[in-house]
Amino acid sequence: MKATVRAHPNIALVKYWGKRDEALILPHQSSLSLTLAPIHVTTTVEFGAAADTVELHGHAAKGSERDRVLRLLDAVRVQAGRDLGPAKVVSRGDFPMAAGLASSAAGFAALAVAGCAAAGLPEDTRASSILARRGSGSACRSVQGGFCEWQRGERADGEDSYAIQRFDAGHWADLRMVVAILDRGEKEVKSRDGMKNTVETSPYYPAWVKDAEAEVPRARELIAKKDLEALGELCERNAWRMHCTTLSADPPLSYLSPATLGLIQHLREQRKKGVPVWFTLDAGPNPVLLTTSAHEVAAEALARACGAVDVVRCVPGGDATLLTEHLF
Ligand SMILES: Nc1ncnc2c1ncn2[C@@H]1O[C@H](COP(=O)(O)OP(=O)(O)OP(=O)(O)O)[C@@H](O)[C@H]1O
Ligand SMILES: C[C@@](O)(CCOP(=O)(O)OP(=O)(O)O)CC(=O)O
Repeated sequence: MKATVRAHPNIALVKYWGKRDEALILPHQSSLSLTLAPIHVTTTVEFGAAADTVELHGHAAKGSERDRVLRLLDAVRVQAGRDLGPAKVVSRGDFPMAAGLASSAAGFAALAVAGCAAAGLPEDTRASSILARRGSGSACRSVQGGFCEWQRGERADGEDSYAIQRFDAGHWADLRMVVAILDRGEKEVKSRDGMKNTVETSPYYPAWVKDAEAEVPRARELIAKKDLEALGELCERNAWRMHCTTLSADPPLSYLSPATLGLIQHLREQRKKGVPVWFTLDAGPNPVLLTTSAHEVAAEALARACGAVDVVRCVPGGDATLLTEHLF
């Protein structure tokens, strides 16, 4: 009745941006990501506790934060088909939470896998990915490591909307993602709200959906060939196009800061000088640089020269895994 799981966050190379069903968290388009190690979240779930309690990163979760976690565990209870009693959840991450490093992706993936294990359900990556998706869309891509594709699916009940691993972490072991933290502050508009506004008001949104869907198989091919230059170009193009949809929403929304643009400009200059480095950018000001092990030091220096207050160097990460040591 108790299980502990470690999961890594992931960074989307082809982004998920916009839901066709908000309750079930079903996306308009497929997306593709890389799991990031060594940073991770560890979560312990125990059923049969005295009362439902949720502690996230050292604080008792309240309100919608608590509800999101308990709702996911309710779905586990339904799958288990028996009364598991109240749940105690404790979760901790080893990286800055408000830095746009997708703490929610690692958190809900760890919660889904730990919840299933604590309930005695058999290991099932597809079922765990669907559960994680219902906590936070991008979390469905953190159940497995390496390069994962979240297939949008067609069904209204979301049973065909989950992530599958295309390549494991060992496929491209010298790929590096360098997270440049330019601003540690909480963003004003959460991804969830930003994407809703975009879907509802951007005239460019239908073009985004069509384009992103077509980029997924192209990205897959480039990853298969380990063609960093072409993949880097694809990632930048996809990030710009996602940000175009927010800029064209009503009211317009910009996640970019002057420092973000400064870094991108500098990165282009470095590339002209022969440094193989590209960027991607989620819904926040902190770019993630894509390079190889031979150039990660140069990528970190580039980030620091552009005002990064922190830099996190990442390698391709593995699957969410069960641990034998618990957090409580
Ligand atoms: N370890 C965790 N376990 C469960 N839920 C978590 C955990 N960490 C964060 N969360 C939930 O995720 C929310 C933050 O998610 P949110 O999507 O806003 O930010 P993010 O993941 O850091 O960045 P992004 O917006 O790019 O996804 C928190 O308010 C909390 O509800
Ligand atoms: C820009 C993104 O990081 C958006 C992630 O959004 P979330 O998965 O955090 O949103 P919800 O499903 O509403 O919880 C792109 C991506 O990770 O694909």
